[in-house]
Amino acid sequence: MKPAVELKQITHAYVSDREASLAIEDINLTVYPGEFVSLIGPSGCGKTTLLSIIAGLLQPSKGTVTVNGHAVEGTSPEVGYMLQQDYLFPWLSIQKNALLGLELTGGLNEASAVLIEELLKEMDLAGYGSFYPQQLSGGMRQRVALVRTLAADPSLLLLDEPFSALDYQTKLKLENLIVKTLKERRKTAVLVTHDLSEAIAMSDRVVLLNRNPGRIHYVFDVTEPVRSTEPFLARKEPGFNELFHSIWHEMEKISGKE
Ligand SMILES: Nc1ncnc2c1ncn2[C@@H]1O[C@H](COP(=O)(O)OP(=O)(O)OP(=O)(O)O)[C@@H](O)[C@H]1O
Repeated sequence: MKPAVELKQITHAYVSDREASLAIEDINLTVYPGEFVSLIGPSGCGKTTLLSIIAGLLQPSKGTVTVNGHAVEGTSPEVGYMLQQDYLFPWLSIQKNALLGLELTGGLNEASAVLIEELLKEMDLAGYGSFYPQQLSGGMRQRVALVRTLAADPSLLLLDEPFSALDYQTKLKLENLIVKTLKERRKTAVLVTHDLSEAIAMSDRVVLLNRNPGRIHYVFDVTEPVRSTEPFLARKEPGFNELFHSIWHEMEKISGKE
């Protein structure tokens, strides 16, 4: 199977006038089509740096990155990026905000309005197309951001802490909705999160990074039945707690080394 993402010996140093600081070093990771992989680790371990490299927003100092077998050379419509902030424009209606992704990737056509309507419905936002972002809650706005990302039909979604600005209940509901939607559409996803239970509940694999510089410490497989249970219910599985404690133990080791 052709990998959805392949990172080979990725090293990145941020260079300023005075110095170069090594953010990540020798990262090797393969993500397969349809997989959901989370990146976790202490602040500053390079999670966002890695995501920016996969997105083609940042060129690594060393190493190669491919998405669906093509070398990454800048941004591509194959890759969707969702962030903590929804970045909706307050002066545009929900429908126009949702169409923006298609407009920017040149995919706008006569079927686009219908597609947006369908996606809004799927995200429980039917009838909100003519509303404006300030009339919606944070969770609803984040769902609009997801509609905008999905409308361009990327095969890979990069999610950088997309739930961290939301209240706990909204976040749990959105986790379920995202996993269900991405599974149905057979999308591949890479999630950056600080929330270990979120990482386990949503993922097929959890990648723990250490820092100074960021390297892969360990890759944990999420085993059945946790893996195929919806995120909210997965937290009740005995295997969930076992994995939580194993990863927590490794996280303690990393912080003990600092
Ligand atoms: N534009 C930049 N210029 C210089 N250094 C940077 C830049 N962006 C990130 N860094 C440094 O690179 C390292 C990795 O940062 P990055 O933001 O990727 O980590 P992170 O794991 O996403 O952090 P957090 O969990 O706090 O969001 C950190 O030491 C950070 O200070």
